[in-house]
Amino acid sequence: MASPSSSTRAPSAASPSPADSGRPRPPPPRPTRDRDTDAAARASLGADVDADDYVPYVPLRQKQAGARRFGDAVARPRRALDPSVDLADAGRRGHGLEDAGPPGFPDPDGGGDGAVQLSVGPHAKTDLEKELEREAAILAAQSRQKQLVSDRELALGTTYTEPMVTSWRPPRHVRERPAEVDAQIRARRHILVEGESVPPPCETFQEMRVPPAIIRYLAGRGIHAPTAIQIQGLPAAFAGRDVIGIAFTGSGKTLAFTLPMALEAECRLPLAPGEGPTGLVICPSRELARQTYDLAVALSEALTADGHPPLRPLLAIGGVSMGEQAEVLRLGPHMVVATPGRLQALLDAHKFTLHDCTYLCMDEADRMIDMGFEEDVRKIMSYFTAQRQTLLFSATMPKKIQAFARSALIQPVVINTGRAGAASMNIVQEIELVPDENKMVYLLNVLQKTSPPTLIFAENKSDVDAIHEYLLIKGVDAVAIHGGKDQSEREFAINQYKTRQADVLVATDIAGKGLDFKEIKHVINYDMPKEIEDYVHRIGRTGRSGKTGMATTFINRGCNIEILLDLKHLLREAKQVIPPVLQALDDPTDQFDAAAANTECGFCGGLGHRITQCPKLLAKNRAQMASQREGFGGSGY
Ligand SMILES: Nc1ncnc2c1ncn2[C@@H]1O[C@H](COP(=O)(O)OP(=O)(O)OP(=O)(O)O)[C@@H](O)[C@H]1O
Repeated sequence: MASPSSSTRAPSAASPSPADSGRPRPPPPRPTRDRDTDAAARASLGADVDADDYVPYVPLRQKQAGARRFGDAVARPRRALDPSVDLADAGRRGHGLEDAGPPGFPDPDGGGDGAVQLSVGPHAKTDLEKELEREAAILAAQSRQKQLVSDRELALGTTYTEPMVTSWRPPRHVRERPAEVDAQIRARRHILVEGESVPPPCETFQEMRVPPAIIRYLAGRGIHAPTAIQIQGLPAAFAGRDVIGIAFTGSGKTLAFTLPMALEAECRLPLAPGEGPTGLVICPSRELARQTYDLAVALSEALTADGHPPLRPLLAIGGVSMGEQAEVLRLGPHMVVATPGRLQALLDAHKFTLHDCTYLCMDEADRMIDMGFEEDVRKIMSYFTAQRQTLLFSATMPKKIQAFARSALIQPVVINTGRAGAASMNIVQEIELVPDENKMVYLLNVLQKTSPPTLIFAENKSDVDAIHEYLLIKGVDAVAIHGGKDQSEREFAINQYKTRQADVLVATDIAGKGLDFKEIKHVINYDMPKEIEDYVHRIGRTGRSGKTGMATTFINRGCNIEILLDLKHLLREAKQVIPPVLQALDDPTDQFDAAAANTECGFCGGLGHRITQCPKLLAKNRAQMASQREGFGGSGY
């Protein structure tokens, strides 16, 4: 959630003239194709292929090793789309994967040569049940590998069987109403729940017994009624239940996990020096942590203004001197909001302990695991010495992550208020086929689609810098953030953008993840991210809190085919126009019935491929095999 930010100002690196400020200048004449030509090109995939119809020979071994690219896919015959092809025959032969070569996966039964071949027999791939069974086995094998339990608890054999107990109860009229009424509320608000004895949904903050000071603070921010994830997530959290919360970007998840932490801390006042925190939120990026911290501070201040003793939140992120928060550390923080690396460093240095911590939330838990923080998180778990309530929130939550996390959860309530992995329906998503060399200039055109603020994402820091520089030259008020900039530069840029002194923010994924900027009208993906979850999180910066937004994404022949298939399925699910260039893609899931084809990949959550074609799983297995080989080599045998 956004909150008042600091008023730090610094001179702009390259200030355009005041007359220019605010809006992009009219673009120069488009150097490439006009819109009609573009549309025609997109409509005719062949045209794109004809432009470069030399298809180099790729040995099968190499095909197996490499992820498929968009260019490869369109160059391959599309049997499933070709009416002249006998589909039954195509089905008997498999679903077209022979061309790309079967990816190898570890044999879930542990037998064979360590690889499952997709082309295993004349009937194997036309049998959906067998396919699903095999997928389940692969998923189970992956989920078994490591779990989210601390080594300490594993060593001691500590297991918890009952959820935490709290004194929170909903009002009598909510407690005593028939279960069908709860079911009706959930159905009306599109809330899906799984779990035992799920606490009832509460449609008002009053029903949740939120203190009046907080209700007044929220009203002052235009928040009068809870969103769907809050309707079910807050009662579950107040009741002490472990939660997996999956909800669209911009749907109010931050409040759903920060408010229970603040109220828990408020209940457990006062702390003696050396005690605390009672609550901990771990976030995958500094910016996300700062936003959650800002909300924790605001909620604490709202309580203090109403006569409650002050709460002490602590922000533990890299790039911020802990000296500033020495007083909070000395007195003992009630709540800590942290990124994994800094948190572990502080715990290792005994700056505080987690002995009193009974509330743990991981924001964007799946992304955190994906970004390689898995080991950090596991180590952090070992600092807990007693049972805690664990909550995992994200807009995307692949089943593999859920399986990994469930070991740390006790009778969790799974709340899903929007299909996992799907993008917000409030965003108009447009896909543009733009060759790399034209992207920069075309960007100026696309900027005109909406009024600012606009957010541009690029995968690489160097692209972020190049786009930033180009926009400044063209007179656009732009700022940029990426991991290579120091903390004060990042904070300055964000502040300029938040206070509308800059119209455009250019960012890499990590820097831009989870940012809650009010009123972003347009997100432009200068490149298609490597993972569909990143696409969901990126475009989710717009269309927030019920507002509508626009997202434009540049794709071209360099894109990975699986990500484009995921994108196609995601667009279909969000009821968006699917451009011809994506329509024409050869889709291995076409052979399954629609319901099965829409099942997300159990490993990564992608919607356009199944686990047997998952590029991430393939890459992971490849890396594992490589490290095993290295291990053999290193041992001297
Ligand atoms: N009940 C509510 N009613 C109206 N606005 C709300 C409500 N709860 C939160 N908001 C506002 O909605 C915006 C988005 O909230 P938030 O950042 O928590 O979303 P999110 O689900 O965490 O998104 P992301 O997945 O992108 O991190 C914030 O500006 C917040 O103030």
